[in-house]
Amino acid sequence: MGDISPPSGPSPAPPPFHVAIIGGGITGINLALGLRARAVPFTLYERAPGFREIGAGIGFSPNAEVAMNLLSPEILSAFKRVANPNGEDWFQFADGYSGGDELMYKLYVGEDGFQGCRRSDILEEWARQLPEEEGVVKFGREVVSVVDTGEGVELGFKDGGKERASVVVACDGIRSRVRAGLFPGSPAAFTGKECFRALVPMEKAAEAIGEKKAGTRWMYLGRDGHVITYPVGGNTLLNVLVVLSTSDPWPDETKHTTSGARSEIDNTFKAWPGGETVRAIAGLMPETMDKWGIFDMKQFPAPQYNKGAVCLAGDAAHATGPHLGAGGGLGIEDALVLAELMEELHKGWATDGGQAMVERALQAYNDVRYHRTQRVVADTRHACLLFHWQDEKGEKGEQFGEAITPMFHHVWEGDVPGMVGDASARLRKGEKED
Ligand SMILES: Cc1cc2nc3c(=O)[nH]c(=O)nc-3n(C[C@H](O)[C@H](O)[C@H](O)COP(=O)(O)OP(=O)(O)OC[C@H]3O[C@@H](n4cnc5c(N)ncnc54)[C@H](O)[C@@H]3O)c2cc1C
Repeated sequence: MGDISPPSGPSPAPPPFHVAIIGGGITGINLALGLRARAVPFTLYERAPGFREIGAGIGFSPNAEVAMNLLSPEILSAFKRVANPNGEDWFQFADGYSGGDELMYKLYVGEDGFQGCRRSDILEEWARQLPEEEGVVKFGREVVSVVDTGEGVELGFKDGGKERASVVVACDGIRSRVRAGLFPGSPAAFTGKECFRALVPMEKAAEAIGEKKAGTRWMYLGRDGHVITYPVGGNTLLNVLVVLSTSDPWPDETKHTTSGARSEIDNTFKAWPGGETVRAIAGLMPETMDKWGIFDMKQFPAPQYNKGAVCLAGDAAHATGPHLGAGGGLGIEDALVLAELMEELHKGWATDGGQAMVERALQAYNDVRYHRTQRVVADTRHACLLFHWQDEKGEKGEQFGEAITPMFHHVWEGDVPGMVGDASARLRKGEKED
């Protein structure tokens, strides 16, 4: 990797079997909890001084809940403790553009499905399950080099330190340094969409758009923009995400946020003839706020998620836009498959071929994850074209429903336990998908 250089000086002796996780976002922390539940030795290295998430909401889809439960029932119960029930078990899509907020389509999310929460709440719940005294999480440790020696992997840190592991899982996010080293031709690229996020006090939201709309999951569609809202924080807050299309290039590809203003949202929504509701929602947002560029890996996908004893997981592997609400859940699925494979490696470490088995395990991981996740990246891009009426089906209720339903269902109905069984069978047989 460009900035990843060979280590110098003596390295500490390798432990028998040890997993290094780089990054403590949703993916890394779920993998850590899954390994802990399986008594697999690991260390999670996070460059920040603590676990942190931005002040915004996130929704987890049914497949993510299945994966959480299989990783460890405690992961799911933590989510359920902070998840906010939707007023209705339907995802409602309205025409926010023409007037009357006419319901264009509604999609059943399953009983108590696709609930949202505050990101900071769920991260705190999960972090509590990794007590500091166990010493398995090391904060302030930024990985700058990853060298696969064939007998393990050596990690180099910004502070000059070195560590060894049998396998490295890079959960270092959309701007993954490890990915840049393994596959330099696969950066995340700007999608021509930008977004604004806010958590609005529920009282104000209900006053502006009515309790019925504020109390459950809605999306308002229209020309070159959409708005998604759902309640979080025990119905005390409305999570608002406004996504706009732009023809301008992103100002700085090395940063995914820049300063933004509500006037940018107003400029789009003032052209919506019946846009009272979206204008009312925008009016609840601060006058200045961060603007996020939406980047993904559709244009330059990683050719695979594994190389030797190193693999990518979560956004590092398959960064996707937010439009199907799937990225975090896919990272949790990755974590589940890896936790199960790592448990098998750990159990058979002394007898089953040691380091050579690591490569087979990561190949099995790649082979069961690649196609599913790449399809979500592509579908997510298409979904936003529908939401912004840049695909003509987007403005026609029935056609919109026919187009969008299979995209969500592909995410929600993935056979998570089947995928785990498949990965395990591949490890045992050493099979490679064609
Ligand atoms: C607007 C928006 C809305 C979204 N809504 C949803 C949703 O509703 N549902 C959903 O499932 N997904 C959603 N997503 C996607 C989801 O947020 C991401 O897929 C998910 O947060 C990625 O988690 P991650 O752990 O893979 O990466 P990250 O959260 O980026 O974590 C990476 C971690 O690695 C650390 N790190 C990076 N480099 C190093 C290094 N060299 N050494 C040590 N540590 C390092 C970072 O500090 C960070 O903590 C949304 C995304 C956006 C942008």
